[in-house]
Amino acid sequence: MTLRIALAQIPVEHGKPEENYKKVAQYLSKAAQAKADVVVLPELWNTGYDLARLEEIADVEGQRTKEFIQAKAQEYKIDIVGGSVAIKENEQFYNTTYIVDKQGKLISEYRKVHLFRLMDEDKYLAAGEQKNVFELSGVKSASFICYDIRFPEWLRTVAKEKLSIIYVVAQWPQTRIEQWKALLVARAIENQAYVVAVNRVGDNPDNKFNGHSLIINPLGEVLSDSGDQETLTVYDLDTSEMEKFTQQIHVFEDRRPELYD
Ligand SMILES: O=C(O)CCC(=O)C(=O)O
Repeated sequence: MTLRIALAQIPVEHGKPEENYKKVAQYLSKAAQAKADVVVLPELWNTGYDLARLEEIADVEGQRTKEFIQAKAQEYKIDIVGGSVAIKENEQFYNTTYIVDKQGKLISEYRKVHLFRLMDEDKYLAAGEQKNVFELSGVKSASFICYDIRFPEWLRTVAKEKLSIIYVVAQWPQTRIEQWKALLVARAIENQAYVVAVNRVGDNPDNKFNGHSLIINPLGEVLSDSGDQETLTVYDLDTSEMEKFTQQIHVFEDRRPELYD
């Protein structure tokens, strides 16, 4: 089947949720005009990395974000992989993804499992402990957040459920963009799944971000690279070829878990 995927490669205004909700609303509307089945947003798009002000600007229990994307999904009949937002829950802050289907139903959520010390996430955020496997437009998928992709063991743990698409949402700095590409290509090949990865553009007080949102097939071929500017990329992904990729090399069957830690 063919899935029309829209990748919202947008800038995020540091510590300014109002502006960011407006920007995301514009891009959801653009994705709907392009008749996308699914739209993917970047990481921490409500607050950016203004983590020291989370008490003031985090979304309490994700209420605002959930209501906002559920209403848009229903209005536009579009699935939303909601990037991630900073939320406050039980006196803690989390970097959280919400997945909403075309009926506006919240079908799953995910809290970033690996906190990134270089950006002080360990000081301000609590880590998640659950995987996020879901079906969108009939395609079995999972999602991860940014630094998570440096942990192949985590993606493998989830990918053992035989995924077709691995979604990744990120704020990955320009200085390490080659690592972003290499890690995503490797995760696609080793897990025999498509990777759909959205990174932001623009800058914040500490980093520059140059996008390069990617769609990669299970052979590790880059099908789409969004370049380094703000853009909505729309790509028709034909997932019917999955079996062609998985029938030759049986990595899941050939694992020797008894030898691994
Ligand atoms: O691992 C990296 O180099 C970047 C990770 C990152 O920026 C994040 O997790 O927010």
